[in-house]
Amino acid sequence: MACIQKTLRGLGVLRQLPRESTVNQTYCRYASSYKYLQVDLDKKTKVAHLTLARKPANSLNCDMMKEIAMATNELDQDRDCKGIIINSCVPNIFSAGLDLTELYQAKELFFQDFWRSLQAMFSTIYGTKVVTMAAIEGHAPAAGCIIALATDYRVMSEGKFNIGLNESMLGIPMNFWVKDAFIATCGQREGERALQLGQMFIPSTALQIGLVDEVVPQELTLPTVQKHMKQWVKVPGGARGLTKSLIRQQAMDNLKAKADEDLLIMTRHMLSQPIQNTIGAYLENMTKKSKR
Ligand SMILES: CC/C=C\C/C=C\C/C=C\C/C=C/C(=O)SCCNC(=O)CCNC(=O)[C@H](O)C(C)(C)COP(=O)(O)OP(=O)(O)OC[C@H]1O[C@@H](n2cnc3c(N)ncnc32)[C@H](O)[C@@H]1OP(=O)(O)O
Repeated sequence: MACIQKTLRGLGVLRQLPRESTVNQTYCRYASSYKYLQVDLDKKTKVAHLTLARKPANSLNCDMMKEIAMATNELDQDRDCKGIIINSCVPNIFSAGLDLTELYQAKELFFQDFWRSLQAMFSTIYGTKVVTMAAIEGHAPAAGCIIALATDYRVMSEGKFNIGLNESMLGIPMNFWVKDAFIATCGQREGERALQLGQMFIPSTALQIGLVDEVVPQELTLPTVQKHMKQWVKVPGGARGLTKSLIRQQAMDNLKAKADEDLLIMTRHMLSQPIQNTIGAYLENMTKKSKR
């Protein structure tokens, strides 16, 4: 939609996006366009599957976030698309969040591109008028949770999985638009508690606090999302889309207006030595853990 493109351009990202909408795209075009995603649009049901496909953990590097924003934007403009289901092809992991290897010892210019790509990924999913749903078949920490929060409906698998925003446990303060999205979904009280504590939730607790809408056995996760999607796309798109915009526009406007400020603050925090040390130690632990 023009509104998303305006916001993205305002954010100074996705300059490579075409200005004009590209209609009549085919299955093939989507399927072959991306390195870290599989995108399949079923023109009959008008539902697309955007599958995160960056093994081993779908950690979000800068290019992958750009791809997610681009694919969502393309689908948003495609008259044959009414709904997008985001899922993962990595067993038991929806997304491990931001790629910490790219954040560690990042140069300032690179970090700026990285952060703008995160802002763009979020605002493109959050701002699309198309119905969006997440099939969370495994862990969804931090930015993995942020992707899910940007959608309209979330179904998570039962199991020993975690979802939540653990940033404060990493020694990093929350930023405003992630906080706003969490509070819009779970409410002020849960936000105050969960975000200060950097809490991660098992699926049943995530359901209790409203972070996800449904918890089902893993093999039923995608079919359940597909069932809901079928219902949602039956609602007249114009009215539903405008209603969604009405609800989300304020948050979109805030992000657009304060994107540069967010970038400045996050650059200062993230590239500071204490936070770099924390990320370094965290990475070392992960490497040790996976060698065990
Ligand atoms: C940094 C915070 C920034 C800002 C905060 C401010 C504002 C908020 C805005 C954005 C916030 C977003 C922040 C983030 O997303 S930070 C990343 C947070 N992610 C995590 O803490 C999760 C880390 N990973 C895990 O806990 C586990 O990997 C997981 C539970 C997902 C899966 O466990 P499993 O045992 O199945 O696999 P592993 O052996 O642990 O991992 C496989 C493989 O993948 C590598 N890996 C995992 N996560 C990451 C990652 N986030 N970045 C890079 N690489 C990752 C892991 O090292 C293994 O690699 P290998 O040894 O090569 O097999």
